[in-house]
Amino acid sequence: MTSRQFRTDENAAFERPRRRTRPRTKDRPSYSEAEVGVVITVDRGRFRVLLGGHETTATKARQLGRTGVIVGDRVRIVGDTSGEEGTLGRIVEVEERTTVLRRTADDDDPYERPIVANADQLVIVTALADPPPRTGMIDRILVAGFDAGLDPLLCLTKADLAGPEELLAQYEPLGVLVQTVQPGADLTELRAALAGRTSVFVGHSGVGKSTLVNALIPDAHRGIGAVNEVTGRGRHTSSSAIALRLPPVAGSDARGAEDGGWVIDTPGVRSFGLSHVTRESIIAAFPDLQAQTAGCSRGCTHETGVPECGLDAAVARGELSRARLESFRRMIDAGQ
Ligand SMILES: Nc1nc2c(ncn2[C@@H]2O[C@H](COP(=O)(O)OP(=O)(O)OP(=O)(O)O)[C@@H](O)[C@H]2O)c(=O)[nH]1
Ligand SMILES: [Zn+2]
Repeated sequence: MTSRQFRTDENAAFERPRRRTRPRTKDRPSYSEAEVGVVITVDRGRFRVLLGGHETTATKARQLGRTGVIVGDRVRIVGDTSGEEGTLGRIVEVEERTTVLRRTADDDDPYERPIVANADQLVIVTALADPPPRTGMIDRILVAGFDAGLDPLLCLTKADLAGPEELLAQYEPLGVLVQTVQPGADLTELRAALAGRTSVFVGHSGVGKSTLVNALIPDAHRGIGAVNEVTGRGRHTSSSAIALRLPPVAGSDARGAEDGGWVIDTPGVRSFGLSHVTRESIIAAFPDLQAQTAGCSRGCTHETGVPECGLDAAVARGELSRARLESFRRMIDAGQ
């Protein structure tokens, strides 16, 4: 571990025009030479990183300072990346994130916590009974997902205990894809919705999220308290998310198989704070509704009962469905 490996990007750029007299890897051990991996879990300052076909453990290099490294991050890693027991690589760079899902512990908490990077779909796991569905919580998670630019998918579990009709009526008008599962359910459709994507699974504890993840990924062993292979220190911390690869699904490519995608499982939550989300960012997630706000009075909050809201006018003209407006207003309320 020489300081050569800690050169800044500026140094690397400065050296770029130099004629190479030695093999590139020896000549420039800069970050662009470092291997790129994906952070699959975080445990007490140790990062488990998937590099090509193998996993390795790494710490954050000192020069990253307070830069956060979270599950889903694509990172450049130097040092011993063999993944062999007792080895430790160093994360020297975090690539720019395409998306960040954030959450605050509650609405008064000023500290927003980025929880997952680079996902493209948010799967809200909700039980139809036991525990009963809480639409307030679904709305809040939807708001966070729209704010982060993730496509929502509402996954209703325990369909053996209650029917999904009421929730379907509330969420389909928002354009939210809904999947229903129960023990022994055929997961083909859900697998197709997950294929080729990185999906964050979020839900209240007890909804059956671990059961679902285990059904999708038979070797995931979620909730069994697997011993951490790296530290040997007992079970994975339940405060961190973990990225798990889905098995390939039948597809139409030459090999007849398609990337099954990734599940990023997050610990069960009791609440979903939104202090970081503004009303504007909720509205921005619904371009068709936003277009109808042209006739609103200045500073209109679009809430139920406010005078001269263009959204009410759009419903009156038949240009917007009442169900969709009501669903949208619940989200606006949830975001406040
Ligand atoms: N009837 C019924 N029970 C289910 C179903 N899915 C899960 N359960 C049960 O619900 C309970 C909670 O399931 P888990 O998978 O541990 O729930 P979880 O969402 O992972 O909960 P946390 O670990 O607290 O986050 C268990 O007793 C499961 O057996 C289902 O589809 N139908
Ligand atoms: Zn309005």
